[in-house]
Amino acid sequence: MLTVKNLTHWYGKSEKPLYENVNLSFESDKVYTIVGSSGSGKTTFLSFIAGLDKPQKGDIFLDGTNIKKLGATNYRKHKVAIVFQQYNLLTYMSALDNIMTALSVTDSEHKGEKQYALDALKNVGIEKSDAEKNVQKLSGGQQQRVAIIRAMLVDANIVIADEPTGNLDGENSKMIIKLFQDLAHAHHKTVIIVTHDPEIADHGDVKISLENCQFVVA
Ligand SMILES: Nc1ncnc2c1ncn2[C@@H]1O[C@H](COP(=O)(O)OP(=O)(O)OP(=O)(O)O)[C@@H](O)[C@H]1O
Repeated sequence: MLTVKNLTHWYGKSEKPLYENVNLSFESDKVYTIVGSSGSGKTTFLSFIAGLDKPQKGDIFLDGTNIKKLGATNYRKHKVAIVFQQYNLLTYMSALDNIMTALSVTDSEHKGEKQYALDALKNVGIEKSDAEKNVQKLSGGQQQRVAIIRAMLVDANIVIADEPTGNLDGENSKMIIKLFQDLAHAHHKTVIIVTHDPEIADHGDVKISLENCQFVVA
């Protein structure tokens, strides 16, 4: 379980904090969607729970341990996987190698990695011939599926996504949300998605709105 305690943040000299005294918990096996107007601080919040940045005040705990104690690098490498709108794949590699690279960083003992990755890609409609092509030759929807499969296969229990369907059409978006649901419900991960897309937001198990500097759980 990921727990946010008394989180308060403001940027620079701004008088009004983005949010004040936020307390929230995120459990495994659930998809959380976070919505809120532009500039309300959604991406900033993700950067805190991803260990990419630190709030002015407050703490984040993973299964009871403050992430400060886990160490930022360890936390980012082993505990969280991040899926961005821009896919964030290594563009000079194939889809398969993007996944293999991530696996060997996080799980060097994994056996039969290549077949495992190929099977996972095939399950989301990416055949071996496409998996072995340079990833830039794949469509946007395919690249996002590769990014999600990568998040699925690394051993991180928390999956964080910032506008993961922002560049995709309706059909691809539906496939992506199914994959996130699968990550939570079949792979027992905690999935936290920031989205502007109301359809994606409604497919979460828990919907959270960031309004007037407060996170409101629907
Ligand atoms: N590094 C920074 N320094 C100063 N202000 C920042 C910084 N990063 C973000 N901000 C400001 O903080 C506010 C929240 O930004 P953030 O990107 O978290 O919002 P958001 O809800 O994700 O917005 P959007 O939906 O448009 O992506 C914005 O007003 C933004 O300009």
